[in-house]
Amino acid sequence: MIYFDNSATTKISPEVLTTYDTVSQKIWGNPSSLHNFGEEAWNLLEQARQQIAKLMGVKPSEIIFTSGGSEGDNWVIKGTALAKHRFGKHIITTSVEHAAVRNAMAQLEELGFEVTYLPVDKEGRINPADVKAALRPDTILVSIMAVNNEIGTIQPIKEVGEILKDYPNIHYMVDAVQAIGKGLDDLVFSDRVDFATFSGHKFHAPRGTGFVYAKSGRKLSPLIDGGGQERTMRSGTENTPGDVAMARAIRLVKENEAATVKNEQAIKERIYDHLKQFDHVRIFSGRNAGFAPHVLCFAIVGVRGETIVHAFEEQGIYISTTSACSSKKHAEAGTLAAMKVPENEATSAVRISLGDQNTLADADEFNQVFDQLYAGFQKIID
Ligand SMILES: Cc1ncc(COP(=O)(O)O)c(C=O)c1O
Repeated sequence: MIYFDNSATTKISPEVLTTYDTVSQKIWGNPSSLHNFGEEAWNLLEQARQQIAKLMGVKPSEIIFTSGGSEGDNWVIKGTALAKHRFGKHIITTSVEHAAVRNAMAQLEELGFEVTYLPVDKEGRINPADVKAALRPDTILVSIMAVNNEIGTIQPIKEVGEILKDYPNIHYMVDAVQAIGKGLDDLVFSDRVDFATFSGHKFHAPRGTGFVYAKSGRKLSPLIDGGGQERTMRSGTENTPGDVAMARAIRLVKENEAATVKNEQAIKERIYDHLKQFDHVRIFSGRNAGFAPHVLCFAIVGVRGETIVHAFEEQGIYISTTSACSSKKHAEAGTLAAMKVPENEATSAVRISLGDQNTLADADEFNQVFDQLYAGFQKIID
């Protein structure tokens, strides 16, 4: 089996599972309880927070644990709206965000907020000048993803940050869910970024874990009120085993980051160079440094994306249509539509997303299977 769907989710790593298991069995007290058993859990949770903060180069108090990327995105967007609506109701985002951002914005629009959706170019990238042009006295938030989950485009996070330095009151959020472990921390934690969102299951941590980087001094309203956990920012009994296991997963990711990026880039290039030889193939991801190393989106024009996914599945290779979230709903590919890719190409699009367990041998096997399938598809296309 070759698993090329790592942007959808990753397998929990054995070491991380051991940590989860050990903490669940041995240190299962409630971190808020006053007794020793609770204190032990509290200390472990704070140690996990410190480890993550150290690896990310930020302060422990700036790490807030959540249940994943969707929660983080919703919290920062709606938490900003709640905290700052008296100052303005205008938000700027891109036309290629994940549904967690897109749908949170849509909800705010129903409540009277105005959202500017920035256009993208042929590579799915916004122009920072468009951010500047869209800024208004009532703008409270600019939200831009670091790495696009459908085609892997890296957005100009730093350039937008430079523009926002002249607008210190505006919150700047980066959805960094697809950026972790891809050599992009310099971008995600560049100095003007106020908030960044992360999801544990994208980097071999347990499902239902994640965190938000929230810069000191920036105000967000909580969305989940209750017992005041996470310094009142996110109530609910803490997921101690999950969060401690996630800290371990980040340590592992960081230890191997440079090698992983190199390996994923090499696999991507091997497949890219193979695919580009075929007449009916259209590749949407770039091979250059403007794209993350792990995502490769392409179409066999004339064959539906679902058909391609199932044909590879029959050969033991797992890929996806452009995003796991939209694939079941048959939604048209948001990013490709924003790039003005013709509909017949967009409906043929599929995504390969690599992880640290993939090898060049996987790429060779994929290319071989591709040749067989393409020969079969040619009958449908011609
Ligand atoms: C860019 C991006 N943001 C947010 C999410 C949502 O993350 P989660 O699955 O942890 O809710 C995803 C998931 O694919 C994503 O790719």
